[in-house]
Amino acid sequence: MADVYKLEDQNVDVLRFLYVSQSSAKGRAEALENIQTALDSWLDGYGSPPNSGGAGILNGLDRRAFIQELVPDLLRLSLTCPLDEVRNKCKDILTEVKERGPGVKVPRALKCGPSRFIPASEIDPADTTNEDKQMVFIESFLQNNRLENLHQVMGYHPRYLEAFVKTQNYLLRDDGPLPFPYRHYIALMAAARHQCVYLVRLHAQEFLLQGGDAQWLRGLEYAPQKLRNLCEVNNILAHRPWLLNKNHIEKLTRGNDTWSLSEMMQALIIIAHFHSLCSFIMGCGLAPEIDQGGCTTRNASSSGDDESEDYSSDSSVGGEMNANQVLEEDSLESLMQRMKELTESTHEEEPTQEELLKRFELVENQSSEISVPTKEKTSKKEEVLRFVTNSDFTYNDFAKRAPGLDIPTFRIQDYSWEDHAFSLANRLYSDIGNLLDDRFNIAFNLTYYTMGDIRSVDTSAFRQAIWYYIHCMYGIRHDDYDYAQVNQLLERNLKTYIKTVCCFPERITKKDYEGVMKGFKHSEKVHVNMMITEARMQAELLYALRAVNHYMT
Ligand SMILES: CC(C)C[C@H](N)C(=O)O
Repeated sequence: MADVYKLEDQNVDVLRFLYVSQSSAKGRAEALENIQTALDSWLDGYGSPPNSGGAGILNGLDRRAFIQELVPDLLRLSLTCPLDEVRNKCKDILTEVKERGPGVKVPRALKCGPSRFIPASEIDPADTTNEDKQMVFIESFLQNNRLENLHQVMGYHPRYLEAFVKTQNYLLRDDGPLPFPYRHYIALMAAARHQCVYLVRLHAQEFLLQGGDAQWLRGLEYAPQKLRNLCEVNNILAHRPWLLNKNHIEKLTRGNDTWSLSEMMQALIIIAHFHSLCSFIMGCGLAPEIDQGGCTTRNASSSGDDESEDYSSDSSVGGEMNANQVLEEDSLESLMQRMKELTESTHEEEPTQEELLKRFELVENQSSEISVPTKEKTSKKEEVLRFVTNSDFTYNDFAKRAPGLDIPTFRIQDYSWEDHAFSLANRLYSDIGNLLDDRFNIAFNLTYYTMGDIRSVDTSAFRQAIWYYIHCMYGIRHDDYDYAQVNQLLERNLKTYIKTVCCFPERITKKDYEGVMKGFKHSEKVHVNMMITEARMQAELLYALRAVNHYMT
């Protein structure tokens, strides 16, 4: 199996890219002809691959057939021929394309690697020697015919990656109430809320592969009313989930173009999944996939500096720290010290319920005073805006919600994931509750007992503080938690970072990523981003499912 995996060689990606993305019809036809000739003569040497229908395996310009049949065929073939041979063949094909198709530009991958924030050398490659990771990578590759940058970076935490991939496959590819193109369209509507070009492009592509109507990709007004009806819920959940109530749910399930309860449940979960995934993607500075902006047709020699390539879309290259941010970043040692003090002070008298409430409110109010970087680093793109309604609607601090609306704090003892939301989700869309439960548990509990270079540390207080702080920003209170810990463990700069990744991921810059959590390893920063992603997802789902529950009872 290990060898199969190495097919994630950039040459194979480039071939796929050539196949799917030659924009001019002529260039595309020429590229295809060349790839076909080269591939055919190559395959001749090995006999016809299974299920390929004979020699002309690239007959027909069906890209889906290419991705779904050819690439697995290549995978299968690679079992029987040595890796180097496969690589060389790929290179030959590219050279041949270059030589025989004058005017056809042959793209190559940019060298920056899967993330713009993390040096490629710090990220495990596709053919990692870590066995657990390797298994999940293979799984992901077989599902997607590529190892997405997203999965490669998540690979820092293989257990989490595994749970994540399972849920995402279930949501998008398994049996379920929603038609497949719908699922991807909803995914891109959700991702567009944060201008996440990475996801919008990925799911626009998937949407077409699933037989979706290309017209819909021109913008929301070309999509069916039923999908457009989701906009309001999508907007609210993305930015101010506390505003969601049973009337919104009722609107979706009554009248024309209605959603069945189970369809709606799948839609709501896809929405929350993709909102929060934007946080991960932008928080980790993921680079676009090779066929979606992550390549160049310039000569390697002429530029010399791949990294500076214009990513054309994603936000967040460069950018200044916000003036209100507290600049001094505290050290790992002082964080360790504060964690220690916390454990030592447990013999203090138990604070009263009133005192606990006060502490929660203090954190909530302080959070609303934290200003995040104020504007996006690039202007919003038409490519994304066409899937957005009401683009000025963004996160607004819970503490500053309109008093007239009378929205109380969400008390977790009244409605929690474990006791309430979990079973409702399972009931309306079987198994999803279990899958999400796994994800939340891993995200909440995962630890390696390390902090930077320090070993054997109990990091639970720090990790809890992150999780509960995020819920606090969404007005969710865990009444048995002492929010004083949030202030003891999360210094202001880190709070700003968390708030930005969580609520305004489109504004995160490389500088922000580098300027925070000094002394932490990249895997730990990714760990924090992963917790932000999951805590946010849970917060959204709590509001969504509570509203569904109110509607049903
Ligand atoms: C987020 C990190 C500080 C987590 C830490 N490395 C742990 O293993 O728990």
